[in-house]
Amino acid sequence: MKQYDAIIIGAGQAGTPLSKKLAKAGWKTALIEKRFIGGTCVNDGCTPTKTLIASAKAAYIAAKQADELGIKIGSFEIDFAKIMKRKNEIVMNGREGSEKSIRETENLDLVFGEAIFTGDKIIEVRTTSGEVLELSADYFFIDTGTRTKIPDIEGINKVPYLTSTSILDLKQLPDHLLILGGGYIGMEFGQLFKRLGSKVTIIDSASTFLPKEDEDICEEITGIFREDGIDVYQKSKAKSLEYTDRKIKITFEHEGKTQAVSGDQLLIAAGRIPQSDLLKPENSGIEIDEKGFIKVDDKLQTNVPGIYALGEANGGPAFTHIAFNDYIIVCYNLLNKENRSTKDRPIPYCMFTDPQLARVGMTEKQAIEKGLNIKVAKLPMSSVARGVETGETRGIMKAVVDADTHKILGVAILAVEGGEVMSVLEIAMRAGMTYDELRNYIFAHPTYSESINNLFMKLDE
Ligand SMILES: Cc1cc2nc3c(=O)[nH]c(=O)nc-3n(C[C@H](O)[C@H](O)[C@H](O)COP(=O)(O)OP(=O)(O)OC[C@H]3O[C@@H](n4cnc5c(N)ncnc54)[C@H](O)[C@@H]3O)c2cc1C
Ligand SMILES: NC(=O)c1ccc[n+]([C@@H]2O[C@H](COP(=O)([O-])OP(=O)(O)OC[C@H]3O[C@@H](n4cnc5c(N)ncnc54)[C@H](O)[C@@H]3O)[C@@H](O)[C@H]2O)c1
Repeated sequence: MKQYDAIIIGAGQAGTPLSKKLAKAGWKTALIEKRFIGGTCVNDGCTPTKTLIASAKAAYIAAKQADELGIKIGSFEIDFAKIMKRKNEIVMNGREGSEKSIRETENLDLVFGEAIFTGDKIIEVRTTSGEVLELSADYFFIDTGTRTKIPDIEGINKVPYLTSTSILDLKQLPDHLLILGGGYIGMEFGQLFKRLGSKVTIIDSASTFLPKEDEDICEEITGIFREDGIDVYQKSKAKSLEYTDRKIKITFEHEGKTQAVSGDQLLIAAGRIPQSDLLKPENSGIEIDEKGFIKVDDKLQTNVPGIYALGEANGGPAFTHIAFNDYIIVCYNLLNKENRSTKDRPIPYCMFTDPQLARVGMTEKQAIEKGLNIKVAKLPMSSVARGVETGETRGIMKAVVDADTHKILGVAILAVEGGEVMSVLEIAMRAGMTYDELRNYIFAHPTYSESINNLFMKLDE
């Protein structure tokens, strides 16, 4: 059995930087990865989807926006093979660059294979070259992420469905893409395939898209999807799936009636589940919760001293920047003896539809549930100078403020560069700025961020 100071399982957004930092600090470290360096974000998540979304935006400009701006584009073609090739090259650059820097790090062994806990702080790794290794370490860091949840629907095993991973390998555009699940994955893929020319139908069991968000924001974004010609069925429970003549038929209950819709491709986007069933952490005494996520404290340590779980494996918010922040917490606590924790950290996020939906802090409904004395500012994008000038008038900016302290409690920015505006407000919130200060703050004109002035002026009306 080979002994290490630290073993990291999963080369995702937390595991990769942590492995390099520990090794550089002199720890004898092993990084175990069963698939690709970079994990979901680089290979099957953020990088490929945001790359495809950029191509879809170019198609949207050619089909619609250019004309509105007085530019006639007679006809244009979607070169799907070229779009996918560009995406593949960007993914490969990210993956290979990361792998190169791991291989160049002293004290760091990279092992490609699947790790399974077999005893107390012991793993077995079945390597991709067919070896079986037994490894042990004083410290373990689990960064094994999640995979697509396949819902239990009659007939699901008889239809050739796609996941957010396999859809990235399509060779041709679907004629009609059915999407089961209208969360982040369903909405981002739905809009991008619609813009590239597919007919798109999204079926979701919840009463609205993104039910955790405020109702006005959900209504606004549902309206934008419908305006773009995407068929949206909410409150729709899928009952069965069938596959005949290369068509997938999904039968569902909608408003008390049984309905059916058929398409040539089906994307399952109904959430993600942890991988602990494969990792078997219980063999090392590590506790998991009822959904299979690894239980951790606010320093990300499991019930077993010296074993930590980072990123999506611990059931925290499923975002790359959170996995990366998990790495920062663990790394700085272990190497610099700091006292960082997950308590009170901001959880910003941005869904990359067009317009983007960017959020940080409390929603209006959360603030009301907490019994806070609040004021709400709303500014439609049609009143934002930059939006009007660029033709990007869809969406709304919204802020929830404390009526007593005037501090900002949360924001929802549904706007073309919503993520950037939200990040400005996130820093202002962290700095404890009041809305009065932001209403009168000097921003360059005419930027989207400048409209933060106008957003908070709404509270004076
Ligand atoms: C389609 C899609 C789009 C997304 N877009 C965004 C976005 O725009 N912004 C954002 O913030 N987030 C986005 N996310 C979420 C983001 O990708 C994840 O939150 C992030 O990658 C989680 O990182 P992680 O380190 O927890 O796990 P991962 O990145 O999933 O890494 C886990 C790694 O562990 C490996 N592994 C698992 N089990 C074992 C084992 N037993 N042995 C060895 N290796 C193992 C896996 O192969 C994988 O490489 C998206 C996700 C998807 C699916
Ligand atoms: N831009 C981003 O940051 C980004 C992008 C993509 C994914 N992600 C991350 O990945 C995670 C997973 O995304 P996701 O979209 O798979 O999950 P999700 O949990 O966000 O959405 C799943 C959706 O599927 C619906 N659903 C569940 N079961 C269903 C069923 N049987 N029939 C019909 N609808 C059903 C739910 O009501 C929900 O709306 C997200 O939580 C997010 O954190 C982030």
